[in-house]
Amino acid sequence: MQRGRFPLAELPTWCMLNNITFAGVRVADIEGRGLGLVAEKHLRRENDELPALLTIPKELILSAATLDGYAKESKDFRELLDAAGRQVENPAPYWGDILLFLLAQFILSSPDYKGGLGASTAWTQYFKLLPTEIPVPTMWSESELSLLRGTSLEASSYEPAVSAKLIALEREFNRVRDAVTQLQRWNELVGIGGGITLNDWILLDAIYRSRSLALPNSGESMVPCLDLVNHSSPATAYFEENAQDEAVLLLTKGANLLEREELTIDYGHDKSAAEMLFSYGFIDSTSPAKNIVLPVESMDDDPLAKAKLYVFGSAPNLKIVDSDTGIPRWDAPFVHLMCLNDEDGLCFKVLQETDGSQHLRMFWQDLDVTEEAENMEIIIRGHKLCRIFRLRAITVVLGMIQRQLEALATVDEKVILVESERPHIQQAASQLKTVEKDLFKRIHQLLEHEQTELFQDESVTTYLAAMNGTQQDSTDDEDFS
Ligand SMILES: C[S@@+](CC[C@H](N)C(=O)[O-])C[C@H]1O[C@@H](n2cnc3c(N)ncnc32)[C@H](O)[C@@H]1O
Repeated sequence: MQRGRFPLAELPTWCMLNNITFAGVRVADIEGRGLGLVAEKHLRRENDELPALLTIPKELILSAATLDGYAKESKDFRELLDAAGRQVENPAPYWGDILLFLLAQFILSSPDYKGGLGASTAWTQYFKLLPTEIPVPTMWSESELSLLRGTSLEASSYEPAVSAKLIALEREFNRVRDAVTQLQRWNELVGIGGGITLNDWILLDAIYRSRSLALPNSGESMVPCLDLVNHSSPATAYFEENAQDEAVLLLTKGANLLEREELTIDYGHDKSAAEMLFSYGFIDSTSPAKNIVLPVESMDDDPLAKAKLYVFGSAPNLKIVDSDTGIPRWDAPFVHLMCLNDEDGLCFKVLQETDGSQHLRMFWQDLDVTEEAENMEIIIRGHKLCRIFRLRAITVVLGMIQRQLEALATVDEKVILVESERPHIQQAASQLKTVEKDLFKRIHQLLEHEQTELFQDESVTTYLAAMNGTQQDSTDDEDFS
């Protein structure tokens, strides 16, 4: 289906009709960033008295609450929502519903649409202004995605974040398509002009992911015109909701902008490079936040793996966080649990309650630690083998980092093969690799150092000697390599 077009020159009239006010700022093309907001005159804020630069009425804010309002007003949209919506729980309960709302705007604003649905909303026109290309990885080509190999976004030996997202989007799209077949009118509409495709659905997801922001009262929302403000950290402006529940853009205290200078907000200075790339399609090279999150896989040969995962309760991961001192730290609660076995004193029992219900409980040295699965690192500290446990955990993490570094090195050699790809995508992927490789290398060095020290520890050498003694004829030695 063809996208409708909304020339930028018509935006001021649309804003006037919808009570959106601009004060001292205007929308402009910004080199390399699409549209953005610039100062129309010298703007400076030294005290609290500057009026809002941009004010958007609350009824235009696309949030969970206003979505319900649209569903009440429009019988057609309610029908679509009842059949295909309100089922997606991740990452927000109404994420899928918002995509359905955007899908309805896509259809209503398309030149292929010849009427038949009720009145359009203010969003129908605004939707046509939204970009058709968003540089987030879910919209990259296969060969562009290969540039991410070895990074936390496309970790080769684990479930890759981008592929997992694409699989979820395809599943969701198929579910929506099936649900819509029951609705004669919508079914016809999603089929007009070549129909709505999976790529359209991926675009709608990218639009919302890259343009939604967290408002203090309305929560995760998309706000017309406020979603035109680009990012920098530190930023020159910030947003909030005023006493009338309008969304407003305000100049940051101390900000001093010359005419035509761009206004920016901070999309989240604590977001990692991978998160920025995943959500917005670029990496802020000045951002101080440097951290990496990798999924942790249990050991294939661990008979207790399932029970450990069940009691742990959430998806296990390894988080590496940089610090101002340049010495990164790591945190992987599940790794400490996965390195304990029954011969160390870990066991699982199914307890039956008086009402007949059964619960899996985890015991460490006969103590019920089911609720402490996240804190095993602390719980095992006093144990006489705690250094052995630490050595096992470090060896697991070192192995993970080693694999990432190897994958990153292979990718480096392959980069030449995809020179034909879009330069800004290549640059973003290369930025991610540089940030992550540097952090991986530094944490690897620290862990190797700690591993060497542990190997020299008396309790460790005694333990290993005893192990080797008892298992001399076995090939089953504890492997710390
Ligand atoms: C909320 S929108 C901002 C408006 C957008 N530029 C437009 O044309 O509609 C977020 C998108 O703007 C772009 N963007 C924002 N800040 C940027 C920056 N500092 N560097 C590069 N691109 C940026 C990215 O494409 C991002 O996905």
